Amino acid sequence: MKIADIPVNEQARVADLHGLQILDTPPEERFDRLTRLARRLFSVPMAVVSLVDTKRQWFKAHAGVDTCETGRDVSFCAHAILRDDVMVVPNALEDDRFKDNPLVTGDPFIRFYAGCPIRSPHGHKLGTLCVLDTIPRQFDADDQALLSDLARMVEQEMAAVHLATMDELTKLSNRRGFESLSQHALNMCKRLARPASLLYFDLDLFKQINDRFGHAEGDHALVTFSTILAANFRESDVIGRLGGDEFAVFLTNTGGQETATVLGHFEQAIERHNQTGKRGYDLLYSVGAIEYDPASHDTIGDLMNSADALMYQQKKRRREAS
Ligand SMILES: Nc1nc2c(ncn2[C@@H]2O[C@H](COP(=O)(O)OP(=O)(O)OP(=O)(O)O)[C@@H](O)[C@H]2O)c(=O)[nH]1
Repeated sequence: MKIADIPVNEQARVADLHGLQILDTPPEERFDRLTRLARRLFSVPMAVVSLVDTKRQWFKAHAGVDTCETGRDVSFCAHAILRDDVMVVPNALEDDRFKDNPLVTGDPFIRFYAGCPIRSPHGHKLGTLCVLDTIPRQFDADDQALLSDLARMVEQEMAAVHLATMDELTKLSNRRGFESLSQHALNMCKRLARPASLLYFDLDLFKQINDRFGHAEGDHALVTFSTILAANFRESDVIGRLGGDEFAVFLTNTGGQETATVLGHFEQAIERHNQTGKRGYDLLYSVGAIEYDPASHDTIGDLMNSADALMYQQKKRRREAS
């Protein structure tokens, strides 16, 4: 058996896949429909929308296949994502890469495989739409074109998932995306008994930027703030625009002391921007920082409420002081 090579852009590819927040989500009719359609069109017993994760392939939709994931080492799709066109294996028993693969020698006894790469909106190959059979088959150019068309439909559905969780202006997660991603991250910290913290930001006097310089300049300020956030927190932190001029960051494996340090660096970065930006106004914000406490925070919503309340206290103090 040959284990597939790792794509050259693996890190960016996996980051993109994780950013979609589609892994381990419940089955959805719009994807199931496409695997059912593929199965019927090609008269095969199995069709799968498979996403190739770091160490596993996870099935967003699987018709005729019981399991919803396998190891990446045995994955046919891990090979298919290395190419741009459809990968066809007419008979796995005659293919050195697969003849002793446990999915060939054992359940589900794959003989035939055809998989078309599925690309993210950013162009990374996330996985495939593939059809499988327990008997050898041929798959001609027309079949391959048809499978590619179906794969494009899967990509369209993926793009819809992406849009539903992403803020169009800043390209950060929107509230929905942030809540779902950071809830996953919080569960992980709970399980591993690691600290976590949440920061809740709200820009101060943002309305004035819109009023004095126009809405486009307001948009520019929001994008600049997002960029400075993204540059100053770790790639593993979850950053979101909750709406309007509100942002949040969920820091995994980070306690109160470390959060204060990171926040200090962020403050300096904003100050540097204000000194050099020369746009006629300063970016100002209030922030509430809260450390995860298992005794008082059950969900990410609890943490957000606590941090929001702290943010508001700071905003009030600033208003009163000015
Ligand atoms: N340019 C722009 N403005 C937005 C966007 N979304 C919301 N806003 C505006 O952001 C403003 C947010 O209101 P507030 O939070 O009350 O404004 P603020 O001046 O920061 O008030 P304080 O937080 O009390 O300092 C409103 O005027 C919204 O119209 C956007 O995507 N782009």
